[in-house]
Amino acid sequence: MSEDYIWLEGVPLSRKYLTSKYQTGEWRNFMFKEDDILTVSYPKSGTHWMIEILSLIQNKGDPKWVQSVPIWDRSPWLEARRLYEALEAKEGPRLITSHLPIQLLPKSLFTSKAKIIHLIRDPRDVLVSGYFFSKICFYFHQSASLQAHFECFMQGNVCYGSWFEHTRGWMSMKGKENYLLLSYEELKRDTRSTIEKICQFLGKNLEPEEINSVLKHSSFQAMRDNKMTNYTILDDAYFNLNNGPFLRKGISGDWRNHLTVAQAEAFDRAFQEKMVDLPPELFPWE
Ligand SMILES: Nc1ncnc2c1ncn2[C@@H]1O[C@H](COP(=O)(O)O)[C@@H](OP(=O)(O)O)[C@H]1O
Ligand SMILES: CCc1ccc(OS(=O)(=O)O)cc1
Repeated sequence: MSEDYIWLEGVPLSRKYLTSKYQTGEWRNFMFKEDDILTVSYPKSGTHWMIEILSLIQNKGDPKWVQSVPIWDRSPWLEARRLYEALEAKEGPRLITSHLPIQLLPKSLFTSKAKIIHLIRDPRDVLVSGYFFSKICFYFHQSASLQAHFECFMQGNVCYGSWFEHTRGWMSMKGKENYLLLSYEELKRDTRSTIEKICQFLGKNLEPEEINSVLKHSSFQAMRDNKMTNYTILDDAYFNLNNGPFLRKGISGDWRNHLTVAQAEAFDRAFQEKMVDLPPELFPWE
């Protein structure tokens, strides 16, 4: 695993994926602008779903943009090779994505009025989704078994580090008016209301039929079929899609099909211990 990652301030990041700006320290000078919309999430929390929704909201439900421009160019990852540079050159309003923990974000974010959407997901589903993702993505270390991945995840020895620390870190923004905390689970349960909540946060007024179109074009099936979103247009250097599709199942609670009783119990104990001081209503899963 060690050769796959660069450790930055104690956080393992993909050597192949990380822009050199994060090695030279230049990232500290990145300037956020007040009309930026930043999606922050731990990998496999539904990031691409959020980007698709934001891309559609920005275009009042018109699917032309999501059907013609790759997702990574619509909302580039701040920490990614080539995409960081593309972001610097981009005109506003910019959609920006990052899986980085809060301490690795440039200071300008915290003095700007950029809007931050923090998407969380049941970490047991994140863990399972990440295990299958590591089989298709060459940028993530592939564990030999789900048990091996489970152990790495619990110790934070996975790409982007500990879910617990990542989540706590970003949640420290709670209460700031430019920060919105959302969960994959609420998006799944009531997609329309959650999209309306996002529109309200962004100050976007969409007509009911425009919301219908956002819903239609950001559905799991529509995203799976959209070659600008499903990564089929990338060459084999990034993904081995013979091992599974980029958009895998798109459901809540799949961990129940994969984790053993012992793993689930160990997970519960760790969650209690590490997140005990945070209000349980922040985590809307059972
Ligand atoms: N429109 C959609 N509806 C529901 N789930 C979606 C979705 N688009 C992506 N996902 C799910 O979000 C997860 C990927 O997250 P990310 O974008 O952060 O990498 C995958 O979960 P699964 O592996 O559980 O299916 C993927 O299937
Ligand atoms: C461009 C290749 C790539 C690599 C890793 C990704 O991870 S994640 O899905 O955002 O977690 C995405 C794209």
